[in-house]
Amino acid sequence: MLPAVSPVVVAERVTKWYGPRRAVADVSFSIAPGEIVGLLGPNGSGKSTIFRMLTGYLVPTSGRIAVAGHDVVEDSIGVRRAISYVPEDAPLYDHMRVGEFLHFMAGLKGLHGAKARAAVDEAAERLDLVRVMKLTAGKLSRGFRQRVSIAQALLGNPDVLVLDEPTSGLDPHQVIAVRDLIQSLAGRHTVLMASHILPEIEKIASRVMILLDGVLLTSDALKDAAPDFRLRLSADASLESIRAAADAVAGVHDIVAAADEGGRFLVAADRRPALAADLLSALVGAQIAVRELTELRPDLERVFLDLTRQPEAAA
Ligand SMILES: Nc1ncnc2c1ncn2[C@@H]1O[C@H](COP(=O)(O)OP(=O)(O)OP(=O)(O)O)[C@@H](O)[C@H]1O
Repeated sequence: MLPAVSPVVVAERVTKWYGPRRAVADVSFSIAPGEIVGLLGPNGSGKSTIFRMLTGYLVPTSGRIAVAGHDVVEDSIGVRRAISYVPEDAPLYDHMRVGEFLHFMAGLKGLHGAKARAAVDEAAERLDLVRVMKLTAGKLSRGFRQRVSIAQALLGNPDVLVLDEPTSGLDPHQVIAVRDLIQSLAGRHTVLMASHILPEIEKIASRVMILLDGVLLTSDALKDAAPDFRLRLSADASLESIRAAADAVAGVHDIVAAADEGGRFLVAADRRPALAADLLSALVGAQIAVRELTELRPDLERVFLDLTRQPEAAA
């Protein structure tokens, strides 16, 4: 489905051949501003190739890609201003101090003097790097290297950030920190991130695309998993009174009592951003004490396995 607002990334029927090897086959998708989109696929499925084409480092064999309205082939300078790439291994100059490195990268992005200082200070603040600015990059932990790599990508305030396996090689604490960080970027930036780890991408992305052997099997696996939006509701009230209160909320399809225990219900509804808030205010308006109202994540694993087991049926 195409997003309602003007997309910031558009790929139309993109194919890439490396000599006789086809790495990406007829891939089309679009991404709306502020989305966090996950690109999930096993090793060798073509994720990095798509990223290199989006960022203007590789030219598609056929098809068209535009980022923030700039065509990747005709206006690669415009594209490079609008998009930043954080490769998997967070390459840094190990002998450089973090502050020095960020200033160096700001210069490469055309930022100088006061503008460069302001951009570096803001990125250091946002990525919590102020206390390591004087350390050389070689002394940093894997988690801090990843932060520095994301900080350099934020210099110049790009519309789109592309992150290749951003949590690979991190310990569990660092994974959580980087995950929170990526979620905090949503809204101000559009994020496209690759992973071959399903539970990881599921926790971060608001939309998941699945790639296998260069073929895009779905551009919204979460929606395929559950056409409806499902919420879990805990409240001190009867099913009848909850149904009566929710009657006035547009998009609520059904409410059933959960089998396990009293006071817990499942709500099926349209996937509408304000739905939970509307439902909550209707319940509160009806004097119903709500203990919990949370979105249930659909079973992405099942969709992934179905699609990747039968690519010819789904492609
Ligand atoms: N420069 C290249 N020359 C020839 N073949 C390549 C080149 N780069 C990638 N490939 C091949 O293209 C296919 C897609 O590779 P790509 O690196 O895009 O996949 P990926 O999903 O990013 O994998 P990974 O998760 O391992 O990084 C693979 O079969 C790979 O071997």
